[in-house]
Amino acid sequence: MVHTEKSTETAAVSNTNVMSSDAEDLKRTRSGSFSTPKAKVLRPFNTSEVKILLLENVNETAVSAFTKQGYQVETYSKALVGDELIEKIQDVHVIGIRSKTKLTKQVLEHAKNLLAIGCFCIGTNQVDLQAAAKQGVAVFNSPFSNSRSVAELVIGEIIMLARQLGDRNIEMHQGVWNKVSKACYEIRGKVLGIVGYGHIGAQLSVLAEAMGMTVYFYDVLQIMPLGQAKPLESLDELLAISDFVSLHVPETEDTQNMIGEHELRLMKDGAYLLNNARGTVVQIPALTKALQSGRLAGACIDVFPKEPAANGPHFDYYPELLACKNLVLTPHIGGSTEEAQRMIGLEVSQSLTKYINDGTSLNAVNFPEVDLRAIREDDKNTVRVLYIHQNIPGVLREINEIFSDHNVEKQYSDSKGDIAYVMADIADVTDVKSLYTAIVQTRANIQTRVLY
Ligand SMILES: O=C(O)C(=O)COP(=O)(O)O
Repeated sequence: MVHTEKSTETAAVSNTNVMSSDAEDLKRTRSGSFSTPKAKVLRPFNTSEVKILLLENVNETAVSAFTKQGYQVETYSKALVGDELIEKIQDVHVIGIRSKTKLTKQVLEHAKNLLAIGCFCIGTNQVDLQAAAKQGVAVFNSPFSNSRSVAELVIGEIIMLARQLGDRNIEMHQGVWNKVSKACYEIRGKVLGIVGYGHIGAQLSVLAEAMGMTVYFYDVLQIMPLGQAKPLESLDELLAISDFVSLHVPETEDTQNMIGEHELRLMKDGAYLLNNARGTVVQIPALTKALQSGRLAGACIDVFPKEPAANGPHFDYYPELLACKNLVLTPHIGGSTEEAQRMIGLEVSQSLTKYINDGTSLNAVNFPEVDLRAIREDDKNTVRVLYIHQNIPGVLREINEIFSDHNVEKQYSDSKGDIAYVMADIADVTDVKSLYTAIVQTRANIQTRVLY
């Protein structure tokens, strides 16, 4: 995608001067000028040509950030699947999703114009990250903006389980007064075992200690414990000593089916399990059995191996589980707060905008990470080449041969697996089209953009 006509847009980045007037005077006297050069706003295309498709109720903050850029934005409140998804993804430049929409290799093959994917959540398991990278599509997410919301929910759930609040609530709604204290406990002094000590696990650890719980955790990485939390060497050890086990791991090959019959048997009699991570981590039939037999005293489950794509009265996948006692079920709402969604909307829309407008891929999860300082507005004929290519020997020689008639102002190259990315600011380019054509003809080219 490249347009040869020059953009007539003026700089949107204002020359904000934060100096005090004394400092300004000083600078004026010394240099005879007090204006710093503006950053040039790069446009490979009319911004109104950029099509953004946002699914699953992505927050309004993202919609308005994109609209402010002048992009076309289309929104859906549900996840799209099958032919509908394929039809919609065909001509968009960016797709924004949350945890439900599955962007498989097959779906991505239809996305001929796609530059980037925004996961407006933490998890990126719903996207075939490698297939996206191979197509030159960068994937961004929000690594921690909803972690506090999830951690708070877990604290609430621990108390719900300890006091059987789910059951009492159902009974009251049915008109049943059932005042009992048997097998209802305080959480003070109880052991919380956290599986996965990332952003969420670590937040939870701090909150749980403030409630008087003793915290242990298990993680495959060596992570510094917060507060008094203690790391354990193995999952088995953690399961054996915890009154509450809370899962906070991503979905990977290693975590799929991680909690099954064997693991549940290792848990203490009367312990509780909480899963606010990914549905595939817990084997539902094994959990159902453990609850039915009374081995576990209760569970909170927010995520399921199979979840509906849209809201509505159709959650009927696990009838046996639904009949269990002291089982609190929620529809994947761990990160669903106004605060988290607002923050995620801002964060991911900003990453995507920087990638579209400047080529910056910092914090992409599947992609080489590159960035360069802005081109100055007065560097009139300087263009920015964004060259996503196969990571094979000899490519940099080839590309620099193409650049050799010009001055390369600055250049940054990075690779990740099979994919590499060159960002180069090239001076004195009067024929953008020829430069672009020469680059896309290189044998390693995956996707090239020239911004000017
Ligand atoms: O952040 C995540 O990965 C979550 O699981 C939250 O997903 P959601 O944005 O609510 O679909």
